[in-house]
Amino acid sequence: MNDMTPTREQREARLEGMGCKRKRVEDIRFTQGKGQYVDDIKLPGMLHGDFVRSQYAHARIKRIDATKAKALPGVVAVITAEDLKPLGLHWMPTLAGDVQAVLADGLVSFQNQEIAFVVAENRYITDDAIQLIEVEYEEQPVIVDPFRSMAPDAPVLRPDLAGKTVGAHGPRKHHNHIFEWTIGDKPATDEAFRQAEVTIKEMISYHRTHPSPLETCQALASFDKIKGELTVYGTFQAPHVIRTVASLLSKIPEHKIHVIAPDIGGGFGNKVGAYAGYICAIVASIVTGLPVKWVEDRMENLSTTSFARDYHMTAEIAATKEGKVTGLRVHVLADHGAFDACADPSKWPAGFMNIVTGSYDFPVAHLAVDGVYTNKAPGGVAYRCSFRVTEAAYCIERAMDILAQKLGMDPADLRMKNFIRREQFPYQSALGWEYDSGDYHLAMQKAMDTIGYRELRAEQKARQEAFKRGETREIMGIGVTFFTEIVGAGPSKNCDILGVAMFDSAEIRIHPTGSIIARMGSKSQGQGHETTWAQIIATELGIPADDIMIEEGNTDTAPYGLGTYGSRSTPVAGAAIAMAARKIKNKAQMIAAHLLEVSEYDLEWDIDGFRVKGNPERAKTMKEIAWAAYNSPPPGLEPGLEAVNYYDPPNMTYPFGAYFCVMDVDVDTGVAKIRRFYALDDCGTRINPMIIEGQVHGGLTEAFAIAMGQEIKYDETGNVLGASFMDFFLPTAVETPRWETDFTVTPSPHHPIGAKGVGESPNVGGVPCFSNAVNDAFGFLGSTHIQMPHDAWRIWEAAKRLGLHAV
Ligand code: PCD
Ligand SMILES: [Cu+]
Repeated sequence: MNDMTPTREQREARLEGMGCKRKRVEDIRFTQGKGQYVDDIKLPGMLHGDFVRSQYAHARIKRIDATKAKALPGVVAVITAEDLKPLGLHWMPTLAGDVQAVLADGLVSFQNQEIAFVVAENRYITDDAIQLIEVEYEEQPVIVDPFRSMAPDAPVLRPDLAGKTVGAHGPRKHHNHIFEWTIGDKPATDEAFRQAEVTIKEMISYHRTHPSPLETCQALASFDKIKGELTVYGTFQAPHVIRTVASLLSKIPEHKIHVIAPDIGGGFGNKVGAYAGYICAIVASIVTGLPVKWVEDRMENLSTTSFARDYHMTAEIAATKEGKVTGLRVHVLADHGAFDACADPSKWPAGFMNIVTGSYDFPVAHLAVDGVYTNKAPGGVAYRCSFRVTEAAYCIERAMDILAQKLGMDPADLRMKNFIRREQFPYQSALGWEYDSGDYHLAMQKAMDTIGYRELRAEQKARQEAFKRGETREIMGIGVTFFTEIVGAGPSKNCDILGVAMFDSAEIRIHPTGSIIARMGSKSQGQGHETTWAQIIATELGIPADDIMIEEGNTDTAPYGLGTYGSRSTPVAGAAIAMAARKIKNKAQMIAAHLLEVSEYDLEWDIDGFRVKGNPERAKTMKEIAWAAYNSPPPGLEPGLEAVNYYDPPNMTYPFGAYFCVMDVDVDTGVAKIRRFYALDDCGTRINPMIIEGQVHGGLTEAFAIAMGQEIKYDETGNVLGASFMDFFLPTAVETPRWETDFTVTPSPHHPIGAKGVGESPNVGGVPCFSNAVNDAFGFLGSTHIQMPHDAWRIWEAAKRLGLHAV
């Protein structure tokens, strides 16, 4: 070896593979304003479409008069439900097995519902035309409170379903009832409660909120009459699913539809569903023969395209005096708004809410969920939690704190006492999941030691005494949370969307010079897949990440995949990438054996190529092998070096984490100051620690927003009150606390590289942690549960209720 030969460490570092804090390659274009988003795409002759929307939350439409609008120069078309009827497109199926009006069909059921689609030469004319359309309404009684929805005398919210006693998920109990979903052993759980020494019961509400990505939902449809082909650019988290849905609805053959999701300015679950705007843009392009663009504004986004949460959970825990949990009973009242347009795998009407047993070893449990209609926007998307997992985590983490309070036990100690132990994995939960792996005690202990938990409790005690003596008006809260996430939907045995199993895919092609293009069925919305997917391939194939181009989002070139949400990309597409790479590696080994004139079995892998066992001087790098694959393939072997993998995961992955929040609450102003926030995450094998840290920062910021003020509120008559950033809390750098991050590593035993998802975890664990901190602050004053969101006004009101304000 001469001095120029790189060391093994140098060869390894050059790859920038898994575990490397590789800089995000996509940021080169994003930070220079060079990303290409839907609204950047301009096609010749392009028209603009936008909606006439309902001012009422519930009303019959007696008349729509578009005469004046149509007469306005520049207006090309006005489309109403009547125009969609002959095409059979005035209603569309939802992902949850319900139907949803694309344009109001004689009735509006939530404020800002789409009534007519106006198409004009530009946005300004579209807007003017919208003002000229006259709609005559007849107001109907409104229901916004899910607890009143199933009253015997409640108005019928969905006349189109009149007489339907069975819905997509079984029998309906009432005209505003959607489904009841139950799971678990009810008799055994009831028995546990009869035997229990201690029980708690609390109604824990997780309010309605919205993912509100920076870029709103948008689509640009272009129908080519000559070829009979449709091209749709759009903000799609799942482009292939959109293509399949578009084909089924429009009857255009799937191969003649090209769906392209270009750069996306944040998705957070908002861009999973199919919206009226997509369909209307497509129909308008077919009708006019010109490209039609639809771009939502902020108010439309917040008030119509989806919402998240709105789960009202009554939780009960049974336990022994010593604090061992013996049973869990949860009933959820789920407010779905006007249509059930939840984005969950088909068989899961309440998502994975049955992860509600959390990180604890509950011998028995029972969960029942009732979905109801109200006069609010439809949706029910994830918003950074895979399918109702934040709701479940919030429910159990709040309930465990309430139990600790009742028992007079420390909430961290209560958790430690009930954790699933390391040796119990794979662990079968009482509500049907098989948790793949975990070491909860280790993570919790590390977190407690790092934050100095006991000292903080001692400080809190002293501060409480000082408060009681009247020396301070500030109270201190310590939020403790230990969450278990469930991500990687999912195994074909229990996960599908519209009948398509939730596998994912990767296609890797090595070029003769040893550089690579790889395409996946996933679609980044900012997560950094172009960076991290290349890192997986770099480690697997020994080609530097910089020589690998990742492409996603074009249904013509990418293999079929179910898209990116529910932190499924790493568990599913990430596995497909490793498996495709391994197929290539097998072939590469045969080529290397041929080149080195030895048997395949005499070769071993070494960082960036194969070497002869016991004779490491004789070796071929992957680059040399790539050239040989095209130049001199072994006789009988196909030339070329590429592979495709479709990965059907055997199980979900179960990331987890221990979060702690320290806050000081001023009881006179209701202002809560976050002193510290510490987040320990375990997502198994870490692909890019810097991206993980960024994901955790982003997720915690969203959790902070949700817990501390973000809300889509309605007044009694169904006016949406949170439809602009004046009212909807979106934290900036000013409000956002400083985040401390940490980790442990428990690889997933069934994933080819042992990785679990991480993008959603900080939201799943963050929301309960903030809320537990607020509740913990007030606990010593006799309060058990204060509902979210914890904005200053509500905290002030809570203090007032507790008699802390002088009258
Ligand atoms: N172990 C590990 C894991 C992970 N990772 C990384 O991290 C990330 C993430 O991942 P995940 O977890 O797998 O996930 P995804 O699938 O990819 O994604 C999704 C998510 O993601 C998150 N994040 C984010 N970011 C951004 N920037 N943007 C956005 O939008 C967003 N969104 C959000 C959400 S909401 Mo849903 O939809 O609600 O369901 S779901 C979600 C990527 O890059 C990866 O690669 C690493 O590195 N490692
Ligand atoms: Cu989610």
